[in-house]
Amino acid sequence: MDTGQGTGNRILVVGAGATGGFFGGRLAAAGRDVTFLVRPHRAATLGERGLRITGLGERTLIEPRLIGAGEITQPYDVVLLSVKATGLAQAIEDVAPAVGRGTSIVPFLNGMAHLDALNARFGAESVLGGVVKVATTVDADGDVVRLAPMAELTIGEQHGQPSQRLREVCGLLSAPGFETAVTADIITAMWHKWVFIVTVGALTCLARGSVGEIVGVPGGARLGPGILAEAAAVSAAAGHPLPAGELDWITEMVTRRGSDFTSSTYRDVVAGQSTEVEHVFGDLVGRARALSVDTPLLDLATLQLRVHQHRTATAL
Ligand SMILES: NC(=O)C1=CN([C@@H]2O[C@H](COP(=O)(O)OP(=O)(O)OC[C@H]3O[C@@H](n4cnc5c(N)ncnc54)[C@H](OP(=O)(O)O)[C@@H]3O)[C@@H](O)[C@H]2O)C=CC1
Ligand SMILES: CC(C)(CO)C(=O)C(=O)O
Repeated sequence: MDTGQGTGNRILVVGAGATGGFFGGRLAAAGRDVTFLVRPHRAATLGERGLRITGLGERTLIEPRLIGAGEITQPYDVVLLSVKATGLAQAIEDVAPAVGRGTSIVPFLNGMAHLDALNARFGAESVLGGVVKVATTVDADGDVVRLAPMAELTIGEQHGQPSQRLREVCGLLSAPGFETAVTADIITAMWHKWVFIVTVGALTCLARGSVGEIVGVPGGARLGPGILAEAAAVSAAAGHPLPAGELDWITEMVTRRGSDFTSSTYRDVVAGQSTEVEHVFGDLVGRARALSVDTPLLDLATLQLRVHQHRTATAL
């Protein structure tokens, strides 16, 4: 595998939504051999409008190469798995024909449990760990919209050892418009991203507002650090303590006065959409129980999101 285009460099992006559309679009724009595995209604939108990345002054248009489940005839070299946790089981079945002996799967999902599902289905040697730091969404027209400038992809071997294929995958996944990095401890990186996501998700969902709205009322500034302490305690008990600098950074994010920062979970709740409650919140509080860590605030947030999930499911 080298980093040019052609045989040995075929990338399949599963899902062309907020993250897959962004990173896959960037890679396609850089001339990489990118195909998007999409379902019929997304294929129709992309076929009509193309893949557009907007926001922060950007107007990128790509003519994406699309494929449907059932049309995959040979393995790809790298599979970027960018579905939400609620679509994971189906996506695993749909993408299976694309996974051969030399395929590396890079999951974009928040949380941890997807690694177990992917390892069980494809073997741990096929699955890299992945952390994406980006803030993107899909608007009513189907365009990928950037909400904040950060754009980073970090990958690593689950076993933590350096490898030639990790370097090659990193090269293949490097393109202008985002940073790509490798780490020797992707499991810890995934845990720490998880702590951040549940903290901002629980804060904004429990208090129903942006960070600035929450810290602007009496008592509001204590909630974020309280939630962070619980999530960080679970991560530490699982063997992944957060360094002081990372705790300080998250604390600053959840206590910044005037901040309009929210979370994708809160935006989904407000829009009446389903969330990744079990994968992102339920799994963490389940692990907290198993590790004998008390998480009353996270339990409450999880309960609230479960009620929302039940309501959206029964409203269908
Ligand atoms: N958005 C963000 O800023 C960030 C998201 N993440 C995480 O990344 C993961 C993906 O999130 P995000 O990209 O936002 O989600 P989106 O819902 O925007 O995109 C997921 C896409 O996957 C598609 N999909 C689902 N199942 C299949 C399937 N079987 N075959 C083909 N396509 C499928 C969906 O298509 P369809 O339209 O057909 O349903 C949808 O377009 C989540 O775990 C999220 O938590 C992490 C960091 C930042
Ligand atoms: C906070 C953010 C935008 C960062 O990745 C995110 O992924 C989320 O809110 O779920």
